[in-house]
Order: sequence, then structure tokens, then C-alpha cells
Amino acid sequence: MEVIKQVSTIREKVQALRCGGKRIGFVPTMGALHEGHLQLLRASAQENDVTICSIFVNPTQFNNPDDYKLYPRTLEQDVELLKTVNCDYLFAPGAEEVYPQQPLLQFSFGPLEAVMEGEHRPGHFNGVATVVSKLFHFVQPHKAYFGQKDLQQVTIVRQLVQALSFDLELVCYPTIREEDGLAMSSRNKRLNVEQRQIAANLYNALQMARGQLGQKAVAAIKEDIRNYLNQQDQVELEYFEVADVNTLQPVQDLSEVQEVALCIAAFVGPVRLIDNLLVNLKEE
Ligand SMILES: Nc1ncnc2c1ncn2[C@@H]1O[C@H](COP(=O)(O)OP(=O)(O)OP(=O)(O)O)[C@@H](O)[C@H]1O
Ligand SMILES: CC(C)(CO)[C@@H](O)C(=O)[O-]
Ligand code: BAL
Repeated sequence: MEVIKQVSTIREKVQALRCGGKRIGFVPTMGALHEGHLQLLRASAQENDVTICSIFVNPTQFNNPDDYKLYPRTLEQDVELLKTVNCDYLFAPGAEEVYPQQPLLQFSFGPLEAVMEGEHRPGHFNGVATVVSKLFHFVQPHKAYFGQKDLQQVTIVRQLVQALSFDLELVCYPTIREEDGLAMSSRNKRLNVEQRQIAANLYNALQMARGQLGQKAVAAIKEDIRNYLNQQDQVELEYFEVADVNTLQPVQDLSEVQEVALCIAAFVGPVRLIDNLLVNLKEE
């Protein structure tokens, strides 16, 4: 596997690959790789001639300076993991490569960014859209791989791809979980042993909500989830939402939708985690 740090080098490499008729799969990440990332990388290696992974902890998408400063960075370990999944190139640029000038772009995703992560992390999706657009230009993938754990992100990126006519296929893979149900996440590395155990309650809460869907009104389910998580030490719920899976807008009346996304964001100790479950109401 070749590690590339410069934008000019990745551009040259990609141009040569495309001229040679190679199909490029791309997995953008912020590193501290885990099985969730590896699943995306394996899929890319299977479905494309060449796989490029990027690792860039993108400053413009962090609304909280501590979150940026403390984000896990494990590059050496990541390189070893990437070799195990047949990744061909790691693109790991510095911030000065990606942002030679202050980015001034303003994206607008309408109602999609007014809820959940967009509402609670001001500027977050502007930063994601900026860096993903740049990465797509640098890497020019035929296929780009994202995870369902960041459901709102993949929905926004889908809108971005359409709006800017990126010539690529976007694919989304299901959330990989630990044995107790906790969604794998790089930020889990910041949890201490006690917080790591407590964190599984986010998944328990989602399962509890799923079980109540046919029995209770949305408002009552939300109240139960808030009460359940309030009882847990070191957990502070930021939001729990029942959203239409297509628009991610809050659902009041379950009879009006076919499939919902149960979405949660909560602090466990100092670490903010998110998770979601998709539920097809007609199949429940
Ligand atoms: N548990 C998971 N299952 C499937 N895909 C995942 C999982 N965790 C992350 N991904 C996907 O991997 C890609 C890179 O994500 P990222 O590097 O931010 O990792 P992360 O684990 O989501 O970290 P964090 O949530 O702490 O930022 C994203 O498309 C993300 O949705
Ligand atoms: C897509 C992404 C790599 C953009 O920085 C990031 O938001 C992530 O890792 O999900
Ligand atoms: N994993 C999504 C990117 C972020 O939390 O900033």
C-alpha cells in the first residue's frame, strides 16, 4: 500500500489509473479505524479495481474545539489495518494541503440540515460538504462508500452528489456493532471502561423505542426514552428523534410513514456519540 500526503500526487495517480481504465473505490474516513471502516474497505476492494482510503480529521466540520483536539489519531495502526483489507492507496493529507486558503463555501441543504446533527452541531454539514466535495475532486472515485451510522451525513452527501452532478455512485453499508450493541465509532476509544459499558444503553434505548412503535404514540415513546436515559449515570441525552427515513424530518403520526429512522445523540461522560436504527413499519 502506498501512502500519499500531497494533493498533486493523488491527482496524478488518479489520472493515470483512470487513463488505464481502472475503476476506483473510495472510502473517506477520519482514521482511528475499526471494523465499521474495514467493512467499507473490503466492499470497495471487492467491487473495484483500486481502493483509496482517505484519513483526514477535517477541522471545518468540528463545532467543538475539544472534540477536534481529542479526536483519536492512530495513523501507524491504521496503516497496518489498511494492509489487511487490500487497500491500494492511503491519502492522508495535512490541513494545509486540503485548505491552502480559508474555505469560504456556504452550502445549504434546507430542512435536511435543520434537524438533529445539523441543528446541534452548527456548521458541521457545511464542513462535511466542503471536504467531501474536495475529496471527490482529488480522488475522482467511481464508487464512494459511507456508513449508515452517520445516516444524516450520507443523506446530505447524496443531496450534494446530485446538486453538484458528481459522476459517481454512492453506497451505504449497515452499522457494525460491538457484541453488546454499541455502534462502533472512533470516538469510543475515548471512553473509559465504565463509560464503555454505559454506552451500550444508547443501543438499548433504540431497541426499546423500536419495541414501542406499534403500541405508543411518538410523544410517549420519546418521553420513555428520555426517562430511561436520564436514569443512567454519566449519560446526557441530546436528542432522540423518530424521523422519516427519506427526509429525516420528525414524524408525529406513525400512520403517515412507511419507514422511520430512530436517531439518537447523547454524551457518555465527555464523549458525544450518535446511533440510529431503521424500522420498516409495514414489516414490524
Ligand atoms: N460502526 C460503523 N458501521 C458502519 N460504518 C461506519 C461505522 N462507523 C463509522 N462508519 C463509517 O465510516 C466512515 C468514516 O467515519 P469516521 O471516520 O467518522 O468514523 P466514525 O467511527 O464514525 O468516527 P466518529 O463517529 O467517532 O467520528 C463514515 O462513512 C461512517 O459512517
Ligand atoms: C465523510 C468524512 C470523512 C468527512 O470528513 C467524515 O465526516 C466521516 O469520517 O464520516
Ligand atoms: N463520523 C461523522 C463525522 C463527525 O462526527 O464529525
